[in-house]
Amino acid sequence: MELGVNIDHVATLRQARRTWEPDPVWAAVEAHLGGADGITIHLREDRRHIHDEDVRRLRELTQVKLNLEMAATAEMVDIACRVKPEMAMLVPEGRLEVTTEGGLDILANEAALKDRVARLADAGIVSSVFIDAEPAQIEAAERIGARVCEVHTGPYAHAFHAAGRDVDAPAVVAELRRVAVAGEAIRALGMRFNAGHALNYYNVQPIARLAGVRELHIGHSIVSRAVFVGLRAAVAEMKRLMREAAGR
Ligand SMILES: CC(=O)[C@@H](O)[C@H](O)COP(=O)(O)O
Ligand SMILES: NCC(=O)COP(=O)(O)O
Repeated sequence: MELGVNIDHVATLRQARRTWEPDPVWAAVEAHLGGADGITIHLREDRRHIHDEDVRRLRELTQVKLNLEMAATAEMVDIACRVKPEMAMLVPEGRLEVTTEGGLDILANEAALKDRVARLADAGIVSSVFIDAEPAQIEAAERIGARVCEVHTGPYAHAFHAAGRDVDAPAVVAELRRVAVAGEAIRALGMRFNAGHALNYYNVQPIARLAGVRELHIGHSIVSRAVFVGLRAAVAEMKRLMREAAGR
């Protein structure tokens, strides 16, 4: 199981002063040295953290896989086709949201999304979609040609912390089961099962134990811990927890 480290919030800190530090490229290198298998960045339409120049420099200077999260717009697909990340993940975006609030509604926009995925595939980019753990969205993901589904783990994470980190609480068991069932459906349709959003050092292991999960994308929690222990150590600790959960 791989870890994609989302470094958006290194850029958030830089943008707090609109300066040049901390540099997301340095963060990507530190994450790589800590054991990250990939780097994830979300180029938001409002450019609130990661900027176009970061994407270009990360593509040029880092040696691990790049996963570019982006709104499913023609403009963003153009950027992805120029930069050529290994993977592009289509996410819903709201200007007023603090972070991504839910999965992509593929059913509501199937024809346009199919076209975006086809353009990415023509450029040699694997398409991923960020979706809620809902069977109809998974089936729609397969129809539009997505090769990967990242299941939104926010509801599970919220339930986990609302229950005082009690993994046996009924709401937690139910949310975890929804992610597991979604993972089975994704795999049954021949797609790659990834998961992410609001995962942290306390809630990651039940997700990392799910059958067939291939990548976890984790950002805010790792960058938060890095403030105190350094990014290399923060990434290494997350990898250790994931390996322990997977029994390796
Ligand atoms: C799609 C997802 O769950 C997160 O990667 C999120 O989109 C990151 O964006 P922010 O860093 O702006 O919250
Ligand atoms: N796609 C999820 C991601 O990249 C990281 O989300 P978060 O850990 O910052 O909530």
